[in-house]
Amino acid sequence: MKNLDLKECRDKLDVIDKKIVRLFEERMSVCGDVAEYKIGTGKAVYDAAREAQKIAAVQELAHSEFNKEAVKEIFSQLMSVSRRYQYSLLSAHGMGMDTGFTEVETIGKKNKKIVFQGVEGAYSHAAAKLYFGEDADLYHVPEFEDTMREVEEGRADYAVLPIENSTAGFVINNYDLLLKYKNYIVGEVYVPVAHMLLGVPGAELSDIRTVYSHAQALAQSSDFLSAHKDWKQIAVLNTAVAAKKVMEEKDPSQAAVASRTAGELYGMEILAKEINNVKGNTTRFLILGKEPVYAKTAGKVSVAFEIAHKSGSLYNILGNFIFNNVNMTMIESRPIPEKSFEYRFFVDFEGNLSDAGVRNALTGLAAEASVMRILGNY
Ligand SMILES: O=C(O)C(=O)C[C@]1(C(=O)O)C=C[C@@H](O)C=C1
Repeated sequence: MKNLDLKECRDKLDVIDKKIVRLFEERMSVCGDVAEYKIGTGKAVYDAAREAQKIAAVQELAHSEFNKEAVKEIFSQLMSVSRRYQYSLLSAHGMGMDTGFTEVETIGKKNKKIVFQGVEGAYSHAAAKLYFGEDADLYHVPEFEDTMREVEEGRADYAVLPIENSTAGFVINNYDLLLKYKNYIVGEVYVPVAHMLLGVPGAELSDIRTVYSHAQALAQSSDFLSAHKDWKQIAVLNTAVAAKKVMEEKDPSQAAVASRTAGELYGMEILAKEINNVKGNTTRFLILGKEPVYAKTAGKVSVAFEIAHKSGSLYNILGNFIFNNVNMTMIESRPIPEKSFEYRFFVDFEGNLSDAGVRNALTGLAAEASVMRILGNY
């Protein structure tokens, strides 16, 4: 065994690393010249063919299989950093990405027509009142998808759509609606969800045989409901639809899991209070409008993108957030229906569309993803 001295090795590494940094800076300076050329000619920063060629060439220079793989990783990252730098120079020349969004002072809430899914007494109804005020001009439609259509076709100014619950997770199908319709997220509102077991007047807990509710509300009350194994659970469109159905059918063996508001609205008996598993259960609702606008004070951006189905592509695309110091707060994947076992991603991050870092990150995302859409800034 060679008599190795750690300090000697570290001294050697220090010398090598110094050279690497010097070479890195030299490389970045040339990338600055490339950016200048691209600013002059309008050529795109991202050149996938050139990057593939570069990776192959540097791999040829490495000697072991291990080093060939390592060199590939390092140069992918180097070029990613190079792109980020070039995007920042483009932005400084006013050539950053056009987000298609317009900044406004505030999102107007007065004299607007608002649509929600379900019937009066639904949690969406509570969300709409919480966001737009008690005297807002509200109407309801049967399906979540109808709310998006009402806005897209101009019959409503805004739709209120549940997107995430603190216990049951994402309202997955509504994510797909965000892409299917050309509406934009302009706000969000958090509504505390406390489920009651509601029966017809005079009914008692021991009468109950069937429970109706939205599938998520049943899931959120699973501890309470599993103590009554003989009860049949039936999922319907909405918690308030369940309450209305039970009242209309006047059957004391039926109950609904719904809000206190729904119980009061339909004159029902509360058979059990706050039966949700987790107290403090909350649902997040999105407010969607037709215009791509964002308020000066908006602090969250939502995007959706699709990327190549290959190793490292998510890692690389997320580099756009890291290198622009953008804090990602949520990521969710959804299958792409036309492409079996391929996925699109929904990401939320902190920031405003007028922030330089956010614009850079979006420029990179748009260039590197096969599809990218800004869903809103709110
Ligand atoms: O050669 C270019 O066009 C560059 O912009 C340089 C570079 C690199 O860093 O090597 C960076 C981005 C491109 O995607 C390809 C290569």
